Amino acid sequence: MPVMLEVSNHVAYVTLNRPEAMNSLDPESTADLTEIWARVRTDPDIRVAVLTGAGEKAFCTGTDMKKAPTPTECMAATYLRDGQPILPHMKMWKPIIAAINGYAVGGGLEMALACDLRIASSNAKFGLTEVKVASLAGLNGTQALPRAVPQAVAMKMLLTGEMITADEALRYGLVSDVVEPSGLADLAKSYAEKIASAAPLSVQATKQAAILGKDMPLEHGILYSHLLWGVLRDTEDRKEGFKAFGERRAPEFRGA
Ligand SMILES: CC(C)(COP(=O)(O)OP(=O)(O)OC[C@H]1O[C@@H](n2cnc3c(N)ncnc32)[C@H](O)[C@@H]1OP(=O)(O)O)[C@@H](O)C(=O)NCCC(=O)NCCSC(=O)/C(=C/c1ccccc1)CC(=O)O
Repeated sequence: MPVMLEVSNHVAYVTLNRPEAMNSLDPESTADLTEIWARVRTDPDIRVAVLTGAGEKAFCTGTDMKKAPTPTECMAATYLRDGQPILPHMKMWKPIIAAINGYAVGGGLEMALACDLRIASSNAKFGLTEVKVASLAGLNGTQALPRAVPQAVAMKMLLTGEMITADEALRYGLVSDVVEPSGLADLAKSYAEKIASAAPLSVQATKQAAILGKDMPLEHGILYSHLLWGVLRDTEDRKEGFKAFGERRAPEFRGA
């Protein structure tokens, strides 16, 4: 399978599985990912996802340039039907954690930028190198990178195609944690399990408030987040959370 999915304890583990090609995205991988993200978004048993790459060298190096299919229709038809090929499928209120285990290049870094948490192994490298292959970081890279790291760093990366190291990524805030390669999967699992043990509607509302609020004037963001708080106030899970606290036991959340 070009992409593997395992679901355990409310966590979907999504692994790009073409290590021989640096987990680059061939048409089969893209089709698998489309199905997998649809499942993650709609399966009530899944509360959070972890995206990583198989092997120790690469998270994902973007489009498989050796297998990129020849277009069969004009760009207008594709664009107006699908928009971006992968990232819309990652748009959901359930959190996605990128566990970046090596090169995150081109579309690979762009997928990581679409995730909510980014953690990396110490051997990871990050780049939007599309200018070197006569393309453009068209999966949001030109928009997301300058919003994720300082403008001067983003422009250097975008215009020169130069990569940065895991330590630099940590310094610029592109990732939250850098660990030895052997510790990455465990760290991803521990963050995912913490998120999965929290109230699912609360987690999703919090992501929505943070993501949508970022592009609102502060006053609007505050009002919007208060409305979301009100939406959660009447949930069964909130009653259960408060009750369990009083009874000194772990809450049992149902997403209701
Ligand atoms: C990452 C590297 C610097 C690693 O170099 P290294 O020397 O360590 O390893 P290699 O020998 O180069 O790689 C091993 C093996 O993997 C194959 N490989 C690696 N990456 C790719 C790839 N992207 N496509 C196909 N094959 C790949 C490599 O050929 C080797 O195979 P072998 O010869 O052994 O059979 C280095 O690998 C590197 O620079 N890779 C390319 C990174 C890159 O340029 N990525 C950008 C691709 S373009 C893109 O992602 C786009 C996304 C997009 C935008 C908009 C809409 C949709 C998609 C743009 C686009 O598609 O136009």
